[in-house]
Amino acid sequence: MSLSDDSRYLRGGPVAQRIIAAVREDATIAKAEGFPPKLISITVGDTDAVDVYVRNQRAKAQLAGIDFEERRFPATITSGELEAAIHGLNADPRVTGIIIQRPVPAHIPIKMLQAAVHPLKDVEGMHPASIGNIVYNQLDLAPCTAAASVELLKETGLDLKGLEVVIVGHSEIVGKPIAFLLMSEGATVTVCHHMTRSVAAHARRADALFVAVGKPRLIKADMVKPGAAVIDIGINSEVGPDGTSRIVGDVDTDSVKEVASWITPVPGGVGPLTVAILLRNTMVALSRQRALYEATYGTSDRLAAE
Ligand SMILES: Nc1nc2c(c(=O)[nH]1)N[C@@H](CN(C=O)c1ccc(C(=O)N[C@@H](CCC(=O)O)C(=O)O)cc1)CN2
Repeated sequence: MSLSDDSRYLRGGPVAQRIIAAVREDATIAKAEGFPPKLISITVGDTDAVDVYVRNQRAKAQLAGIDFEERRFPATITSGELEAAIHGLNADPRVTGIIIQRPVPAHIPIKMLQAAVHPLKDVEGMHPASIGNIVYNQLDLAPCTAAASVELLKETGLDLKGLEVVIVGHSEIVGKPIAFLLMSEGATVTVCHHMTRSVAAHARRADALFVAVGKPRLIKADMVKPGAAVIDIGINSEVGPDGTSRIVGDVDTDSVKEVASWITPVPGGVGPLTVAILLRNTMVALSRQRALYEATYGTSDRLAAE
């Protein structure tokens, strides 16, 4: 059976297409009113998975009518130089949003970089003040990968209230925000990490299992409850026996799909939706900036004002 025929597969593409179409409509109106959306990507050093992510961001931004610009910095850059570059982008009225691609080199404190992005341009919701909003159930601008993962779970139609959810991986950009997003929906959430005694014992209890640890095929069929929804957030580059490289997730999809009722493929699952949500977040950031403009100048139509 092909991937598109098998209803067990939760594919991100169709949901992403719907979001991108809506973003395109908003972007067209915003441009006509003098507020063309523009997203800046900051990459530090070289990472293959980040290159894939940025390539898709550029392609989908173009489809959505959002101007996209990549700023690449060498791995040897200092955190002070990066902070200065971010402050320059904060001050540029043509820039709507800034995304800092992860990972960054070990000598750069990522929290300091995220804090340098002005909260109004923080399209990932990763400024310490923005991420705090999730705790208060303000969810309109959540970290993209986390929001994409939760949206795919919602595609199953499962009632999230009281659902037993297990998240394997507690990163600040994926695992932790997923936990808060799902708690706000009424799910019962367990988060496993590198000190968890038996990940398998927790995973086997889950109605919905999220995995984001960066370990190819970590989750096998015997770690999954029959009928569960499995959301695979891993993006791992693997070289096959024929020498070509391909992307695989953190879940052993071939075996797990025989047990689970739903599973996200990799590629084609969370990834495409992550990109679409980044573009949607860019429009959320733009509308907040326009609200400030309106409060200051008495109109939200910049072209009419000039
Ligand atoms: N600032 C951030 N950095 C990173 C995030 C994030 O949410 N914010 N998450 C990951 C991103 N990532 C892996 O490194 C990643 C995300 C999405 C995709 C993607 O578009 N995948 C598609 C297409 C695959 C392909 O073209 O072959 C898919 O899965 O179908 C790739 C990578 C880490 N960094």
